[in-house]
Amino acid sequence: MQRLFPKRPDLQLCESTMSYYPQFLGRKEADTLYHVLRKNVPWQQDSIKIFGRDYLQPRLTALYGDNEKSYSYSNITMHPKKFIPELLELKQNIEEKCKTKFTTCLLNLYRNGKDSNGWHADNEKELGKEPVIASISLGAERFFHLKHQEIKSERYKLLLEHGSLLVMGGKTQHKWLHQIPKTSREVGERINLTFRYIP
Ligand SMILES: O=C(O)CCC(=O)C(=O)O
Ligand SMILES: [Fe+2]
Repeated sequence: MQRLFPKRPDLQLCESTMSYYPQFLGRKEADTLYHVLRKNVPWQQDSIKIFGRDYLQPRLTALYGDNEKSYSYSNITMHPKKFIPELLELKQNIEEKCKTKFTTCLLNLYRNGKDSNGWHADNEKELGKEPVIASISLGAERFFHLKHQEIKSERYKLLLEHGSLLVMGGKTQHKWLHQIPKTSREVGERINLTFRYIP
């Protein structure tokens, strides 16, 4: 798997529009946000059904939104909580950067290297065609893997740093899969926020 070394925001993958901003948030801002979210978000661990059996998700999650629309994936339906001021401010900041609106934020808490997020695309119907998804990383650095759904040689990994912003758009969710794999390295907690538009 080839490592992406993003010198410019645009990652230049085929059939994908993706940009990476390593220091989107300043160090202090990122530290503060991490601690606020770690402490104040009602983190929950849901079960997912795989081939008819229930498994606990290997991470904790939460959902915030500015509408009442629920969000479903992997047989889980999540109901959004009202945005807290810190998340609203971040949302506005990212909307300016991406020049697009978001309604919803899905949060993930990876407690250690055993927590993960398996291969998937964020292609649920309610996200629409060619969705823009903006992803903020806080805390421990973890690798983000990408693979093209048809072209087997197209596989990459990107280290997601504390305070970074990754923006996925264009055909990314239709042509590629992504994951946060488990790691045997000693890693601390990581929080990820993905902003989405659900009309
Ligand atoms: O934790 C990450 O960086 C990715 C999260 C993700 O892909 C998702 O929640 O859909
Ligand atoms: Fe995803």
